[in-house]
Amino acid sequence: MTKQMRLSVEALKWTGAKLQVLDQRKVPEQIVYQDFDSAAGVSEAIASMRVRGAPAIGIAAAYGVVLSVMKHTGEKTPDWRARVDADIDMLAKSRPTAVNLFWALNRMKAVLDASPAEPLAAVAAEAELIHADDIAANRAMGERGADLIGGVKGVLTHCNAGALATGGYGTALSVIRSLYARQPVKVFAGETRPWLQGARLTVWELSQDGIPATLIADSAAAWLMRSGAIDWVIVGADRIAANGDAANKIGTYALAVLARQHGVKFMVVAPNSTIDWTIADGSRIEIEERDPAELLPACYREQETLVKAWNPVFDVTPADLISAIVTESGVVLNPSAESMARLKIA
Ligand SMILES: CSC[C@H]1O[C@H](OP(=O)(O)O)[C@H](O)[C@@H]1O
Repeated sequence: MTKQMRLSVEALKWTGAKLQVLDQRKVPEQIVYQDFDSAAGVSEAIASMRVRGAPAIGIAAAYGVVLSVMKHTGEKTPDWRARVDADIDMLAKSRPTAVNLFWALNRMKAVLDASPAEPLAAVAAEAELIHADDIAANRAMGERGADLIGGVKGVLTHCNAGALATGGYGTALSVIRSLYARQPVKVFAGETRPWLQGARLTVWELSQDGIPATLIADSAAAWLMRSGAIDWVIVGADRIAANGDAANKIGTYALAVLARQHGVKFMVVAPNSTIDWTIADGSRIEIEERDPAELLPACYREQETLVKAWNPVFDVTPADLISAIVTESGVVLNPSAESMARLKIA
């Protein structure tokens, strides 16, 4: 029987009138929640990566729509729906890769299109449902993933696909939580340059649950695999195409190539809301490029220099390098368009 672990820190808290966002740019040195009471504020919180992680971005955007409806219906403007739609368009522009953002906004639009008598109550209920469903999905994925790989000796994860990237429990980290509750397992986490989600968020988040983790430099992954210390790489995803190609944090594709070379298996853990059935393969996934200043050392930022930086923050791992895709409704081994289609039916 696995014990359900409760994370002491959550990425998002909804008060009924405001969205409290843990500023993940400051974790772990500071645990600071900022209150947001407007769609514009939530959009900025997503764009600036105060809140990050595909499911968490979708949940935050859903609450951003609630704040928009609260404002515009509260002002009793006849064109409140047009103003809310403008806020939805703004939220949709906050980050391009995580499909959960668009999936959540479409669900909120569908509620409004149903012309509920009480639009604010209806969107608030939908946002809270999206949030609660995400946590339930993560718990289910954790158990499914742990069932699949029980008995492993070591795993490596990348970036942060934990409670801090979701409504709670995490995706990849939910599998690690469920696994650790059943058996000893050595957990390694890559630092994940340049934003350091692994070094700042994952190892800290796991330590809050009493789960030891060993941090490695991103460049040490191949040598770790060669040592034989790990059996699986376990990662999250931001957008999965219909054939199983998966977009995730930059560096994931390299880990998949290295894993294949070393006979290490590769697991992607993501809720159904991360699957984009409208695209046949990963070639259509927009890869966000962020400010080169996030990568460049200060000395190159503060003066004219020939030194530039290229800062794509996601890459796409082809399905044929993925051993298993774990969702709340099922596990797809050796993903392909045909095997993924079973998830659509489920
Ligand atoms: C559970 S999805 C987490 C996913 O999001 C991260 O990207 P970012 O920190 O830039 O939002 C990374 O790709 C994680 O795997």
